[in-house]
Amino acid sequence: MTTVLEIEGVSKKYGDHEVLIGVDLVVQPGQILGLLGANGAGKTTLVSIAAGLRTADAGRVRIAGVDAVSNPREAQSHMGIAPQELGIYPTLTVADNLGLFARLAGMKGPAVRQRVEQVAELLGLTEKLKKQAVTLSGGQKRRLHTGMAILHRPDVLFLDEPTVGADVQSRAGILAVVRELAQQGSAVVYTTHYMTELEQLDADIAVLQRGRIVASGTIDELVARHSSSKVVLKFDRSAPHLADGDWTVDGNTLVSHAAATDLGPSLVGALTSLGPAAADLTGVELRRASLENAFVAITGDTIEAHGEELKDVVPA
Ligand SMILES: Nc1ncnc2c1ncn2[C@@H]1O[C@H](COP(=O)(O)OP(=O)(O)OP(=O)(O)O)[C@@H](O)[C@H]1O
Repeated sequence: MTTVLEIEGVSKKYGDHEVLIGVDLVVQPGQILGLLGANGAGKTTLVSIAAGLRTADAGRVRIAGVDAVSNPREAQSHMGIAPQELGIYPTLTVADNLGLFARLAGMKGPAVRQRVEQVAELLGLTEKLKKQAVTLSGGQKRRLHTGMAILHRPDVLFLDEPTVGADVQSRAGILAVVRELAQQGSAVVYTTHYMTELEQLDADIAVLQRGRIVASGTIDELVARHSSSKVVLKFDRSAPHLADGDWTVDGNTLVSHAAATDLGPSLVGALTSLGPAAADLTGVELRRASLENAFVAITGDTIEAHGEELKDVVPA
């Protein structure tokens, strides 16, 4: 399969702050890539560079085989972007906002109206086509903003936190549009803090941390590598040793790893073995393996490292 977005060795500094350090990413047609990272990890900077809105200090971006640095106009004709900040014209109608972007993308004649109506339908904005954009709710504006990026069915679509402030209906509309576009062959780069959205989109994942991609793969791969299901029992004193099952004692806590489907039986087994000692329990947790837990495990290493660094500077 041909690669439609290639990011190679992209680096970016703001002053002395190295935000991106030699980032490589490839995205194929039809692939949805979820870009995850904590606040300030550099997601927007990376997306903005890939979309030609900011310049990199080093590295290369190719969109549909076109070098985005030496040939930005042609590269941009193959992409659509919905940045984090809303970019709609408040005094124009919804139809005119969409029509303007369709024409900017090179569409002409009756095809413009047809596509405007189609996108409005997809995003549940048909009733609003004749209304000024300023009169829309926050979620409807977010839908319109997304619609403006997808009108020309770009080969590569960048969506930077597209569902922030969107209600359930708006969110579902945006996810449906992303899925439809990917099914038709567009490559989508999707940044979000909502991991359930990435699960719903069955996205592939890249985790950005401290300027580097620190983990990537399918959701199943990341979950299998970095997250496990477990039962955690907390006591108000040292945890007892259990004769049955594979339990690990860690201070006041007992932990047992189990398949996600076995968490319930594992807990029941533990409570039976504990007998009267169950009265000393202060907490019971069933942690299911998930993308969210995998993300915490991947990025949590660094939180500990920060802790160690901090210890060095705290006076004794
Ligand atoms: N124009 C700029 N000038 C200076 N520093 C900037 C600029 N833009 C971003 N930064 C800094 O670069 C880092 C990465 O910012 P960026 O917006 O790319 O992160 P992000 O992962 O998108 O964050 P969020 O999840 O909060 O949207 C942050 O520390 C931010 O403060």
